Amino acid sequence: MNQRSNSVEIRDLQDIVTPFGVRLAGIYKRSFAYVTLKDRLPVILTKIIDTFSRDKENIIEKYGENAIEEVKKMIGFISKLKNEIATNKTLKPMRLVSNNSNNDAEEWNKYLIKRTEIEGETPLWFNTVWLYCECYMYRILAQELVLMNYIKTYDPFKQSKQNAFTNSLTSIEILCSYVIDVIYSKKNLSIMETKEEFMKFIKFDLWGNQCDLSLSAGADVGHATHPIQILKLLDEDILVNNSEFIWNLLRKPDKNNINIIDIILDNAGYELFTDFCLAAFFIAIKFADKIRFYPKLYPWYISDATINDIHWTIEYMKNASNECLRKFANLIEDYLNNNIWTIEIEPYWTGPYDLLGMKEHDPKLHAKLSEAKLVIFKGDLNYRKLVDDINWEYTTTFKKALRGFEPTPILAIRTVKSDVCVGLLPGVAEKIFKEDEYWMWSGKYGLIQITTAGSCQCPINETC
Ligand SMILES: O=P(O)(O)OC[C@@]1(O)O[C@H](CO)[C@@H](O)[C@@H]1O
Ligand SMILES: [Mn+2]
Repeated sequence: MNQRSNSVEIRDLQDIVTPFGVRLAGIYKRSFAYVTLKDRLPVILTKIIDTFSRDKENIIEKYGENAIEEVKKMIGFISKLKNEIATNKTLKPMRLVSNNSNNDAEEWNKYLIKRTEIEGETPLWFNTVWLYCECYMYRILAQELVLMNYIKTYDPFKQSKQNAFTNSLTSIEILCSYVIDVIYSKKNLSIMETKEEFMKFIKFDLWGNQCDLSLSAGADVGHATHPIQILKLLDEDILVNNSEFIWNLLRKPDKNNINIIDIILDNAGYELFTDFCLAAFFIAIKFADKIRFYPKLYPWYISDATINDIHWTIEYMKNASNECLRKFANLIEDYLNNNIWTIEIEPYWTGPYDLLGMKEHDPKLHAKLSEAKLVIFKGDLNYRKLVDDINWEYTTTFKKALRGFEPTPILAIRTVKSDVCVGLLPGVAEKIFKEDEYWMWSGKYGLIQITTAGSCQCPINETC
């Protein structure tokens, strides 16, 4: 039964209301989902149109004269998409590549049919699950590009991601010099000193996640504070810190002695650099013999790192004027050349399913993650996929919110940028809401949350 109210149809809340809680959707006017669909995605789409228009000459230079027609087609497509969101139209099937080479787009069309069955009608932007339609927007944009003849490899977010790195260069150089010193430190760190450094590297990685172009709706971002000095000040903004559990887990050699740590990446730019720092530290203190990095297959949420972004970052560091950056780049290249670090291309992260669906929809990837001693999921979008965008009770344990997805211990390193958060001590969320009604949308607060911590809910400022 549909009731019309303020142009957003309230329909049967199939699959929005779950036994565990309500999934985020644009029908909730006080939610970040509503703000995102109503205001933020239109701004992001407008910025992509502006990028295509501004980049026209470079595109013609790189892809040839014929590319201009395809730029016009993309601008037309994006304008239409913007209007469909604004007027709460239905989501459409994606056009497929004729030789059907990219069958992951077909997965999205199958999923649209499944959602239509669940919801009783074709999903509407504001009525369907926010996680689904927001990912759908980035995937159908990628699909339209893939279907072009000339500009199929164009990344409309490339310049923003590169700016996110160069805008953070001062912080990156400070952090790099610190990392090089620790990794090559002449002093042999005692076990306690190593543990102290470990806690710091996890926090560097956490706060790297605040640099996020999706959150800024495409406005340039950069890390402007002193990454080491700022650390202590930020401790009070860490709502869950299971670093002690992570330390105890990683200190033990893996059951099968494979010693792999998987990092499911989030943003390029400063965040990717902090991922490199954490991964290099894990190798230096022998917490892992191998680190597998999982970037996105397509340009995603503006900031999210693709393999091209990884290579660009390393290349930039190799040619930097700063000696530390060059030294670190050589170390990274050495890791990659010796397969100590690998870059894993998996379509799952740009597919339609949340993480619980992996065992069914990509059993090979699930088995691969099971090999690792730890899988680290970076950022807010990955967190939303871990907990299925359900606004659980804030005191729900992280393990319960994963509903059985745990191929191996799972660690979320995430700053809070959407209306889902679990594993908090009673009263913590309510206390912060009193200070800042929109605290869940800002990225100000962070979580270092591991499934092996079980129901441990350490108070702010302490690790448990
Ligand atoms: O995954 P990330 O980069 O930490 O954050 C992604 C994000 O900026 O995009 C979505 C809102 O558009 C939210 O999940 C979050 O605010
Ligand atoms: Mn991101």
